[in-house]
Amino acid sequence: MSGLEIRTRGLVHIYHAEDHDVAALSGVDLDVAAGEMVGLLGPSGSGKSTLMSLLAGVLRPSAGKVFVGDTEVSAAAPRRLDRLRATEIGLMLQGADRNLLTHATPGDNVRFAQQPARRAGRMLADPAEVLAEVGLAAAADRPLSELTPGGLQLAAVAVAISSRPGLLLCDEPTSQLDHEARDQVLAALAHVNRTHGTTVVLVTHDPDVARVLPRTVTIRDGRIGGEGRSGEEYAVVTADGFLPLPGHAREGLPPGTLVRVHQVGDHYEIRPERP
Ligand SMILES: Nc1ncnc2c1ncn2[C@@H]1O[C@H](COP(=O)(O)OP(=O)(O)OP(=O)(O)O)[C@@H](O)[C@H]1O
Repeated sequence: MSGLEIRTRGLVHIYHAEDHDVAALSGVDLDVAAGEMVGLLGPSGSGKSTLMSLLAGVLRPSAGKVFVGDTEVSAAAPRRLDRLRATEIGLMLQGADRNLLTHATPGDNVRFAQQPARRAGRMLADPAEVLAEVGLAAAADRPLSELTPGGLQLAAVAVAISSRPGLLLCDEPTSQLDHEARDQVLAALAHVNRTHGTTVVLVTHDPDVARVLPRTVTIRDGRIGGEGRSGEEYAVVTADGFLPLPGHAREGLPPGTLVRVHQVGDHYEIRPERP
């Protein structure tokens, strides 16, 4: 399967906690083209994991729509979602052990992960081949307890790509790894992206990881706060015409500041009205 595109429109998610509600996402419009590799950045609690869960169909949004390929994930019936996650969307949760059967070998983990896709009639690569793709061929039959933290994370990548999904979602795949292991995991994800055209979205807090990604999207307070392209930072106009100010402009333009927006030739100027 080649890559799947993502489209979200007006995505809102509210958690209903016991005594209060939390608005985790407040209107996210995100487009990711098939075959892109995108990093999701943002401070803790900004809504990154919530967005990943909505993309994977693990959560249903309070409002708005999520499309993955031709499927409206936000409206899909539970059986369709099960099938999507078995065959088309690979989800890697934060923490390698949450993705692995700890008493099975990497080979058995991949075999087990492939079962739902096989039952759905998919022709799949041999587990040894999947492990070789992430550089773990030699560890196929070793107990997981013998693997390094980086090796475990690579095994989790192998499990997530075991049915050759068109979309791979990874929540902090490189956190708590040393630089060498981090680079290996990143290289494995980039390899999958490049070789199979798999669309990859990964959450990261690591500026070194963000720097090497072709595109980053920063989530701030449940909204898209900006984008990075090859290290260059941009603000993004939302579908309803709002423009979140980048961090450096927020200091000089505090809430409530009146600004004039002037067109000057082919660009725009924002001029604050000084009292
Ligand atoms: N199950 C839940 N019930 C109530 N509130 C929640 C729940 N899960 C997340 N939240 C809240 O929603 C907001 C967004 O959380 P989310 O985990 O999506 O952020 P994040 O950017 O992934 O954070 P981190 O980088 O720390 O993982 C936070 O205010 C969080 O406290």
